[in-house]
Amino acid sequence: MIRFEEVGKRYPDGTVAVAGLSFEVGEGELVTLVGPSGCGKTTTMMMVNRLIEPTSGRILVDGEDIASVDPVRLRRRIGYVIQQVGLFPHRTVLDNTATVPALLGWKKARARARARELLDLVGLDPEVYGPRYPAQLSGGQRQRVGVARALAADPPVLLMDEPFGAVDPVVREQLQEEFLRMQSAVRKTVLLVTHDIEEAVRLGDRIAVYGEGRIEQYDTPGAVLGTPANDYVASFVGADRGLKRLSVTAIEPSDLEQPPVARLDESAARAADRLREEGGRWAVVLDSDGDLHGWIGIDEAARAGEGSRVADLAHRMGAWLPVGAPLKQAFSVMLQHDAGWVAVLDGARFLGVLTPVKLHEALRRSVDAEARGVAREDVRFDSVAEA
Ligand SMILES: Nc1ncnc2c1ncn2[C@@H]1O[C@H](COP(=O)(O)OP(=O)(O)OP(=O)(O)O)[C@@H](O)[C@H]1O
Repeated sequence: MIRFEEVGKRYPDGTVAVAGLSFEVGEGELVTLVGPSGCGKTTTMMMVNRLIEPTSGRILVDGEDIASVDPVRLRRRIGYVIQQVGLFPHRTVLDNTATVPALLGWKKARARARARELLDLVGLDPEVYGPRYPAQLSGGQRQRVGVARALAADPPVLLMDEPFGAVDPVVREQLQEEFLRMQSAVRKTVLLVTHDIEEAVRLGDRIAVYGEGRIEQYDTPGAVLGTPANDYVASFVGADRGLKRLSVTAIEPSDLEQPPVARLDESAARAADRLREEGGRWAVVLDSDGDLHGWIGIDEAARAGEGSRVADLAHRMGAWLPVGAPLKQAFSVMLQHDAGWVAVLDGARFLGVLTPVKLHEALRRSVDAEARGVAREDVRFDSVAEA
């Protein structure tokens, strides 16, 4: 969708902001550009909507060399969100949001209806916030309006320059979450600039890690954290990259162990005999549909009278996770409940349990080492001694 071919930018004073950039952003993909101040991220992004012209190479959007596209026409296809949101102070939030459709000549009623829809999408009630002026909003709300305005004309491409930079960390996290939810619905092709590695790995399908004026690594968050391409990337992503990787690695069914299982309608004593033979001390209790009900201790089941059923003794499960949840959440649940395992469900259906050993294996899987031709034993993990 967006393709950089050997793109370079030298400013008139001789500063080389970027050189030899070649990478591609797929349709519907969210790519974060991350790196220290002055490394060329903003220059890269502003070349896409031709606010800055490259001095070498070319950029294609949807297969078309943008050098030959009228900049105004190009920008209609590209939403742009910046940190200093740049809302018009004397216009209402609704009119600010409707700016681009109005410029495109939409009828007023249609533009406003669209603006209302977009405000709703970014979590602002249009009845409440639409009539307000930008000064009557919090920083986080202004950022949301900035995103709504950029999306109003439904452009396939979105450029975002530190869009959540001007708000405090709590609001920032909230905006990131909302944005991810929205992106999973609208699936824009997004280039997002940030200097914050946490934000980059949290939001990006892929990350471009910038050194000075060039990309040092372009890969998925898991791969950048798991197999940094060089020492520069390793130090940029930080010594705690192992921990960060917990946040970007999802639980997969193949990560799970199958524990002993008891059925709700079984006799407790009979279940205890069977489970003892399997060598367990506890079992997961499922109903007849295979849905999770809870758990049962085997000694407790053995002590129960003849007439007792598993259903009479089963404990409710304190916590479980949906498959696809990040490993970090699993780890957090294990710590919080002082548990050696956590149940994983697909909807209500029980899939298995994640244990610390399996969690560790899943982290190794996440670096996808074999696919990259890296021997598993060569994947560097941050050890306690290194940290
Ligand atoms: N108009 C200009 N003339 C000369 N040099 C410029 C100009 N604009 C940017 N630069 C230089 O180009 C380099 C890249 O700047 P750019 O704004 O792309 O970096 P960045 O990674 O976005 O930085 P930041 O995170 O601080 O915004 C910097 O050294 C900057 O000083």
